This record gives sequence, C-alpha cells and structure tokens, in this order.
Amino acid sequence: MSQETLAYEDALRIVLGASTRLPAEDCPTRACLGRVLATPVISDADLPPFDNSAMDGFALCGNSTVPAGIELDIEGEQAAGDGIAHARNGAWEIMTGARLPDGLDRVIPVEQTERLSSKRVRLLADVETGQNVRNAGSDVAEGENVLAAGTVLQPQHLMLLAALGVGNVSVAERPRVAVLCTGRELIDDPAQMLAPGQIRNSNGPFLAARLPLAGADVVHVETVGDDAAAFEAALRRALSAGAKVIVTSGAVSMGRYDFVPQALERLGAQTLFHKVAIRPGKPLLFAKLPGDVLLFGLPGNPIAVAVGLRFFVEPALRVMLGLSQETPRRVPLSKPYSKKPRLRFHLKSCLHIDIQGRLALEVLEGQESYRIRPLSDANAWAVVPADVDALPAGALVDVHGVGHLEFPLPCEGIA
Ligand SMILES: Nc1nc2c(c(=O)[nH]1)N[C@H]1C(S)=C(S)[C@@H](COP(=O)(O)OP(=O)(O)OC[C@H]3O[C@@H](n4cnc5c(N)ncnc54)[C@H](O)[C@@H]3O)O[C@H]1N2
Ligand code: MOO
Repeated sequence: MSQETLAYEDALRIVLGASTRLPAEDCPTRACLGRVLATPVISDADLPPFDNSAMDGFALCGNSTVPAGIELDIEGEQAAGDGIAHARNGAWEIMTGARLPDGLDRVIPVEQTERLSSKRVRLLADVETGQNVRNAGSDVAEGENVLAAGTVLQPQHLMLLAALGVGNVSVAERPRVAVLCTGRELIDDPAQMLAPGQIRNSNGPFLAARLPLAGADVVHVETVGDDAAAFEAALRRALSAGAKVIVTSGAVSMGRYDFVPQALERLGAQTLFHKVAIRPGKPLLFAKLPGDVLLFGLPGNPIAVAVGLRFFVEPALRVMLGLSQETPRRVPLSKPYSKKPRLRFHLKSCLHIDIQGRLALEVLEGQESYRIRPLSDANAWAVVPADVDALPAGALVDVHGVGHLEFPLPCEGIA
C-alpha cells in the first residue's frame, strides 16, 4: 500500500486499474430505462415503414407541379391503418398517417381544396412532387446504426426502440453494490428520538438513493456501531448478498474507533491506498477484498461521502458499465475563488444562466464537509486542481454533474 497521501490522478488510476468491465445481459426493452447499451442497436426496419401522408387532404400524382384550379375525380379513400391501394390517375381522399396509394406522390391539405361533389375535387393551390409525403426510411433507414454502445437508455431511446419493434437489448450488467455505514452515534429510524450525542444517519439514505442513479444495483444496506467485529460480520453479509463493490462511510480517519483499516487487514483485503490529496474526503481508503470485490472506505463527513462517491466510486462504475471516463465541462466562474494549495478541491456549486444567456458557475457558501444544506442547493460540482490557489472571476473551471449520468440543468435568472 502507498503510505503517503496520493495525488487524485494517481489514486484514480489505481481505482480504474482495479475495476473491470462487467458482462452484457439481455434485457426486455420495457425494463431497460437507465441501463447502458452493451452493443449498438442496428435498425432492421425503415422508419416510417411506408410512404404516408403528413396531412388530411387529397393524394395525387403528376410529372411536375400540379397547378391550382385543376379538377380531379375522387377515386377512393385511404385512412391510417389501411393496407396497399393502387391508384390510377385521380385523387384519393387521405388521412394523416395513411399509407400513400401506389402511384401517388404528393398530398394537398384539405383546406387547400374545394369539394365539388362526393366524387370531384378542385385544387386551390399548386402541389409539388413529394409535398406532404413522409417517405419510408426518411427518419431511420434499415441497417442504420441508431444507438451506440454506451448509450444510457432514456425515454426518448425507448420511443425509438418501440417504433423499431426492438423487444430486447443487450445491456451491461448492473454493478452490485453494498452500503455500510459505521458509527454508534447513528440512528436510522426517523421516528426514534435522538439521545444526547446521537445523530441521524444521512449518508446511508444518500448513498442508497444515488447509487441506482449511477447505474448500480444496491444489494445490501446496513448500519453498524463502532465495533470491528460487527463491521466484519456486516461485510460478510454484504458479500453473501453478491456485492462486487462495497461502499462504507466513516471510521477511516485517525480516531480511536477508526477500525476499518485494521478490520480489512484481518479479512485478507489488500489496501491499495489510504489518504488522497483532496478536500473534502482526504482519509479515503481503497481496498480489494478476496474475490476482486472493491471496497471504498469513504470518510464519514457527509460531503466527503458525496465526493468519494462522485469522484472515486462513479469512475469505477463507469469502467464496469463499459463507459469511457468523463470529460468535465469548462465554465467561467461568476466570482473570484481562492483556496489552500496542494489539495484538489471539490466544491458544491451552482451552474447558472446569467441575464445575457451565458453560463456561469457559482461556488456556494458553506464548503465545510459537515454542511449538507448547500449540497441540496447545488446542481454541479466544480473542481479546482491541487496546484491552483486563486482564480479570478471569469476563469474557467472544471464542472461535473451531480452524478456521472446527469449533467446539471442550469438555474435561471442570475444577474
Ligand atoms: N486528528 C484528525 N482528525 C480528523 C482528520 C485528521 O486527518 N486528523 N480528518 C478529518 C476528516 S477530513 C474527516 S472527513 C473525518 C473522517 O473521519 P471518519 O471517516 O473516521 O468518520 P467518522 O469519524 O466516523 O465520522 C466523521 C463525521 O461524520 C459523521 N458521520 C459519520 N457517519 C455518518 C452518517 N452515516 N450520516 C451522517 N453523518 C455521519 C460523524 O458523526 C462525524 O461527525 O475525520 C476528521 N478528523
Ligand atoms: O475530508 Mo474531511 O471531509 O475534509 O472533513
């Protein structure tokens, strides 16, 4: 194990090197929301599947412009859902979405016509070839690569898959993750009164809520006191639940009850690093348990937990899900910012659109790692590297979304 405090970049390299891509599995399309595509989807159909009308009106044909004033016989009627029809020379009354009768190549909207009788219509406007026709394959052509591997499936992708009749997709398995919170001060039950010295467990619910948004399957959640034996027993339960990643909170710092490092040693774990040059979350520990299970020992302060999840656990999940690493966006600071050198800072921040319509990043007040209120106001993380100590207003900073699969929607209306 590395004894000295590691630079973030070196620690991340170790995490990424210890993470392996998970196999793919088949998933019914109706259940694949939020999953990551393991193989691309190639369309085996045209969309639309046939030439059809974009308007309620009359379908007709011609060699060039069909001029206003012309009168035509009405040969038939074609509604959405009707099958193949063969046209001769006249006009067909047609509805939006109806298959174009063979031989016809344009549609005039009903409001640009005058019905002379049940069998005769006059055109009130010129009609060009292809006008108001939605051609087969004009949206998606058969054989087209419509969704790339690595796409995180959203409702708009499900719309496309449904339209193409794709019933199953190949997706990355979801990493199985367990959450263990340590601390005898922690109370889980909101109905329980707090005794002096006790606090409510907020890291556990945060991790259990955020991990599924990060693509993981939370298989076990448990709170244990400051007792190494109870922690070891909880770890074993997490492993029997099939966890491949274990995220713990607390007990990794310098205190008398910070037992996680020793407990891991007893379990035969290999600690790959302990302490990273970051704020918050410096005492973060990363270990590998027998069976290649990854353990992230996140320092207990709530913002250290949020940063550990976002900047260590999530990059590992990306490898497991077959996603490439993120590139931060660069956004100008709305105000000057200064910090201590030598540590990389992760800052609760708000991405705004100013009144000129420009993006700007505000570093929120209250960056201490016990303050959870500003995190609930934040819609982004800003990262200031270890070697930078002061940035003027307007300087570009690296911005990350609150989760690796979510980029912030900027707030409105900030001057
Ligand atoms: N002498 C030193 N003391 C501390 C150092 C240090 O370098 N030298 N580092 C500080 C830093 S930075 C952090 S971060 C914390 C990390 O400590 P631990 O990982 O050992 O965490 P705990 O002591 O168990 O808890 C810290 C803090 O967080 C609260 N906590 C813990 N779990 C939860 C939870 N599930 N929900 C809400 N809040 C939680 C806990 O009550 C403590 O207040 O160490 C510093 N000390
Ligand atoms: O890392 Mo600690 O969270 O700075 O307080």
